[in-house]
Amino acid sequence: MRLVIRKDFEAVSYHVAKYVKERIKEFAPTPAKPFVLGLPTGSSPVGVYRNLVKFHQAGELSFQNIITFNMDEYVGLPRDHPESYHSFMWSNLFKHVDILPENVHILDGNATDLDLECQRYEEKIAAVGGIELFLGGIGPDGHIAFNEPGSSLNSRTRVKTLAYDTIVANARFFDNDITKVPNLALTVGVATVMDAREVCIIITGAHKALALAKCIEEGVNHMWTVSAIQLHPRGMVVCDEDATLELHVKTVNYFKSIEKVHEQLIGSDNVGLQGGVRSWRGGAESTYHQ
Ligand SMILES: N[C@@H]1[C@@H](O)[C@H](O)[C@@H](COP(=O)(O)O)O[C@@H]1O
Repeated sequence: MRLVIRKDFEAVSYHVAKYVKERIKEFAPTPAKPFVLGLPTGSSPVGVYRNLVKFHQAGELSFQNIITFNMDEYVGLPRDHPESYHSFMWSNLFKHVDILPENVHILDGNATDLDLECQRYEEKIAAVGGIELFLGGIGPDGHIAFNEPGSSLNSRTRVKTLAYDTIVANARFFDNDITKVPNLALTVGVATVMDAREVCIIITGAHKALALAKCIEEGVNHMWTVSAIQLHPRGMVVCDEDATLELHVKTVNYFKSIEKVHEQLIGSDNVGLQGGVRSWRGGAESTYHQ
């Protein structure tokens, strides 16, 4: 697993967006060989999406041959509700880029048969050959997607009851009224995320510092579901300085030193991407601890 530390939210967002752009360019997607991208909602990816839109507007990135799968969706919230993840994705990313609507996949939290909807979602992911890169955020309790503490690390897409902490955390999007937050959601499972060929998790802010420490310094644990990334052959966490507050100094120094060696071997592009793509795909792979 790799830990990339950047100064703040802006720097993290730019780094991740640039990484996504480079991965897509390197993949060179075509209609016959589309790039399959897993996407999160929440405040963590907003800056990444803003940068991806800028890249698109500058003619540096096309979404024409990209297929997306979102992580989760509330149950029972109308699709056009401003806080549905459907609305979030269209207003923050999809409506600003050239993605084909039929290539966008978001779970339907209003499906008459929710279990069937989840099963079909897994089938759709499999039908396009799996997810190439899954981006994610985490909750302060270390949950990924809506895989709340205690979720099976082998879980697949399913209906999930939200933890009280998550309802409280998300109340900020619902007039700070917890009674307005849906208490059920559809979510990809931990295993659905970990099946992706690469996983990149955004963790920013001091309120996520404990989760980051649990995720990377302790064992794989279903109480901090994002810790499953430790078992992934191509897992990357991109965090800001604030999120490192609970890490051991030696952990921070270790990952920073790895990156420094890397820069010397490959060269820097001033955004910290410095061969991030090349390092995964070949070349100095051994300097990236997988
Ligand atoms: N289901 C979403 C998660 O996918 C997201 O990672 C988390 C953190 O949100 P934020 O990025 O706003 O902190 O919120 C929700 O629980």
